[in-house]
Amino acid sequence: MARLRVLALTRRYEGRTVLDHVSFEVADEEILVILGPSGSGKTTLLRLIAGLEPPDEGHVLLDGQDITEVPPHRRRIGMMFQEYALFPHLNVFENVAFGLRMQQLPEPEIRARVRALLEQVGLPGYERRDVHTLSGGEKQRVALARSLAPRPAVLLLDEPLGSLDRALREQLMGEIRSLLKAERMTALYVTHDQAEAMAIADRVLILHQGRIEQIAAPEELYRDPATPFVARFLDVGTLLEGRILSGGDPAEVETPVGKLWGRPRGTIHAGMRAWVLLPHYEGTTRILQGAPYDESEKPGGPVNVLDGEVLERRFRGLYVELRVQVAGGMLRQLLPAGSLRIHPGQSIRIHIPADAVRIWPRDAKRTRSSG
Ligand SMILES: Nc1ncnc2c1ncn2[C@@H]1O[C@H](COP(=O)(O)OP(=O)(O)OP(=O)(O)O)[C@@H](O)[C@H]1O
Repeated sequence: MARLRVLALTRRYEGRTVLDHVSFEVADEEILVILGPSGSGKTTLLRLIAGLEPPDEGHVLLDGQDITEVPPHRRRIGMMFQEYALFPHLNVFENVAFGLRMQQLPEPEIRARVRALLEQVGLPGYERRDVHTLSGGEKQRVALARSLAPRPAVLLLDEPLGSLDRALREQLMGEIRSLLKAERMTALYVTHDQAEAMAIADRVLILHQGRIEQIAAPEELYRDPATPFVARFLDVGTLLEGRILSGGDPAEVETPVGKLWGRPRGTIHAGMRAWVLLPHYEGTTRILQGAPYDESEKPGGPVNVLDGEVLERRFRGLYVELRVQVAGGMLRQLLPAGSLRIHPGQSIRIHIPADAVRIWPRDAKRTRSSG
């Protein structure tokens, strides 16, 4: 059952629409990550759901009940916002206990809950510490314990790791997900960091200019990006401009690197201008060094074959990035590090099954919402 439903939520500032009829649902115990570039409306969306500001249009429903007009403190929605710092004059115990005292729980219950939470966030025995003696990572752990303590129906987290360094963020990403799952929390988590989104989410909502581009599980976003924006934002492959030659499925499209076969997304017909996505991950694509193509491995549908020369090879840690000159353009290809010995100057052949190539009409209208 949907715990939280957002219906056509719209917000305008000075005549400018920053959230445009956004609709989606969050299932009970689901972690939905809202991912988007700076200014896409992520924080505004959370503020409307929290009730910190009213929408111009639309509704927020919690467990089927319309809470659009309910004041923030009566919404059963918890918040962990970057700017909501800990209370500096209270120690760790009192910070975590704050929401529990507001609920007027009996003292022994408060103590037990605070102790259990501090253990869960890896800070057992920190009760008496002053918050100004804590490191950045410890502060965020206390803030997380504090927001979970009153057991809100939904927890909203806005860039909770934004102020931490890379290594600490990596570590806390995994911990936050485990903790939210252990607490069986329904959560909305805002970030502009893709790695963080993928590590934490059950599903990811991609927001762009106040509209939903796609909502899907992390792997699905990479396997089947819904729009050219998603493909570009997640860096799924090379986007080319093209013109449709034949509009079936697979469709054929003329591009600067030659005629390509791909799967159309949206209605297309011959003569239309198009965006074409060539994925650049080995596994989806195949790079051959002179070896003949084994017909028995051919996947369903036609395969695009591109011959090129490796111009550049960059080691990126877990993978190697190649820049490949093909007739009419440049492609990027990513390979697992150590899988192939490829060096600049070498000729290679790239196989990309039509099944993995996406074609969008250039003038595609984005849908206003999806579930
Ligand atoms: N109170 C306000 N008055 C006018 N414009 C606002 C106000 N709050 C937000 N905006 C504008 O609305 C747009 C969306 O802002 P929002 O903070 O929701 O984006 P965001 O995706 O959270 O960005 P970031 O990742 O940079 O925090 C921005 O263009 C911002 O300038």
